[in-house]
Amino acid sequence: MSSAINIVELQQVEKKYQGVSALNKLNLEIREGEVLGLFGHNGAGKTTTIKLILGLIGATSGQVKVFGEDPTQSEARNLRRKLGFLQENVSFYDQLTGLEVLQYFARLKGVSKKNCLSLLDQVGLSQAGKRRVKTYSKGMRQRLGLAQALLGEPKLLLLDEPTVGLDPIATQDFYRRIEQLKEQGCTVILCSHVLPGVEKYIDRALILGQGNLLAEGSINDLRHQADLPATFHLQGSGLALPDSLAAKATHDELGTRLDVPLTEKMSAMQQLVGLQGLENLDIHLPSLEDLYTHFIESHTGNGVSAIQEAAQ
Ligand SMILES: Nc1ncnc2c1ncn2[C@@H]1O[C@H](COP(=O)(O)OP(=O)(O)OP(=O)(O)O)[C@@H](O)[C@H]1O
Repeated sequence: MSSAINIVELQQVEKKYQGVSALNKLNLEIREGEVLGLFGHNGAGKTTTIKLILGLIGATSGQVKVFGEDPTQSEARNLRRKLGFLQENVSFYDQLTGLEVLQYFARLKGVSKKNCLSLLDQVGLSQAGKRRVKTYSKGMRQRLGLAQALLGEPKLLLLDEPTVGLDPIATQDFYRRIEQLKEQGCTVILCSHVLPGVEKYIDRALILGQGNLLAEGSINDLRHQADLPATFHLQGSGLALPDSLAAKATHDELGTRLDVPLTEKMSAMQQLVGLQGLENLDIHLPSLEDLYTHFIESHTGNGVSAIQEAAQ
């Protein structure tokens, strides 16, 4: 972690819409240079959290501080210049060119227009900058959205479903850009339903369910909280497992499977690598998806349908 400064602080934050609770006593601290993944199924409270941080809505109770200030205050104008926001399903004025869209948003944000060309270049749109947005593909619009969010070199970037519509290469490019921004000290909040591939780019994940905090921590923290096993798959002929492991073994189409508590992973590995006849050994640690399913299931008892719902 580059610094201990808190860029965002939420204390006991509650948000109710016409009496319906969207967020329930959420505590959250985000440090400078941190990339936080905000996850949860539909209606979990992710957009509400983002809107509170942006100052677009006020909390029903509790305290929201962004760069140490209340983001809803009218004097928070300077604070807003430090923020970049890419909303879900971004849409622009179709008749304007990509460059004109960026210049328009630069004026709205009160920042210089001189970096618009370079921003288009950074998101791979330099060739298309003079074309009208109506000719852009979904992925190109999304990249234009990212360029818009990066206007004015924000210190805090909030991205709601940023990789929707991006192909795998563009998604990788996007995450590389996030890494660069992080290296420059930018703090990033990333909301996504697309969990595979995200985990190596986030420092910490926060999982919300029906407005409640279900889990929070680094992937390693979450692995220990969830206490899900490490899974070994072994292939080979005539494998004679030590007694301590044989009792845990099952057999499937991939060979012999062993589910081992994370705390016993290293000792199991040491015993397995020396096995006679071993041809292949794979290890699977609980992924972000596994952890997400676990925490949602623990909360609702119905994780699979919640995730299917989230994917829609
Ligand atoms: N303006 C509003 N008026 C009434 N209820 C609202 C309003 N905005 C959000 N809600 C409710 O608050 C809850 C949280 O919504 P929110 O949009 O924060 O969820 P989300 O996690 O972003 O969901 P999604 O993944 O579908 O975008 C939901 O029950 C939603 O219906």
